[in-house]
Amino acid sequence: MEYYAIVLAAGEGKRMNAGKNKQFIQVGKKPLVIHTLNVFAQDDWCKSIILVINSNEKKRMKELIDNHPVGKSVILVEGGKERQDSVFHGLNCIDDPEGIVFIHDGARPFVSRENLHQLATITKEKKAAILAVPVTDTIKQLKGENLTTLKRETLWAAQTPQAFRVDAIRAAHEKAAIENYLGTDDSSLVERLGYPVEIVKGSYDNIKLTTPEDLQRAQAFLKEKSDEREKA
Ligand SMILES: Nc1ccn([C@@H]2O[C@H](COP(=O)(O)OP(=O)(O)OP(=O)(O)O)[C@@H](O)[C@H]2O)c(=O)n1
Ligand SMILES: C[C@](O)(CO)[C@H](O)COP(=O)(O)O
Repeated sequence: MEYYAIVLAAGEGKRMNAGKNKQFIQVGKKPLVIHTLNVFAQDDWCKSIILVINSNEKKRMKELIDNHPVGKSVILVEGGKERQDSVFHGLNCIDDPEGIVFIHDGARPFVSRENLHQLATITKEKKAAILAVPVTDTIKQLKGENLTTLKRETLWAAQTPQAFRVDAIRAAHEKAAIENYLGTDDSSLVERLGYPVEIVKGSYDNIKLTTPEDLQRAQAFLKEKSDEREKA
């Protein structure tokens, strides 16, 4: 089974507060984005990696990849103002309507190969699938002054990758653009088209490095893995 991977790295990392795009932050021994690229570079099912980057970081990103070769060629594409725009720019590089594309946050370096293969297999059959985990907190909804509690059994926290047939996700993005809909993930765009989206249960380790606390967690996670390897 084969898929294209769009890896998004064209954000600013404002919530990380590092004074630079968080993709360049060192996590363990490598910059964040290199960890994420390695996941796809080391998966035989991934036939092409498209990395969406900031226009003013082209040179820096090229140098970074030259200094940390991932073993697969990486196509660099300029991103847009919003995450959704960056995804659309990435999709424009794929001329294979019946192919499968994975859309993934560069800020999620710990996705497992097992989950990637589960996603690809389901998407081949069903057109759209995402990784998600059951919500463990109780979620409150505040509308005006009215606080209510949502039914936790029905709630899932969406992750990436999110996988789609190329023609389906392209149609979803085109409709969203016409209707000025801005979603926080790609699945929401496909849901609006009326296509069913399957959930593949992911892992709580597949965190998105958003805040400095997430970075500390990621450093600890890598250290734990490296200690385990040393013991084995
Ligand atoms: N215009 C944008 C905005 C975000 N992203 C990417 O989408 C992923 C998820 O977004 P987020 O975690 O919000 O990253 P940032 O936008 O960089 O963070 P912040 O919102 O704190 O600035 C990141 O890998 C980010 O680089 C992107 O490619 N293009
Ligand atoms: C796509 C996503 O990672 C799913 O959880 C999330 O919605 C991205 O949100 P962000 O605000 O762009 O980090």
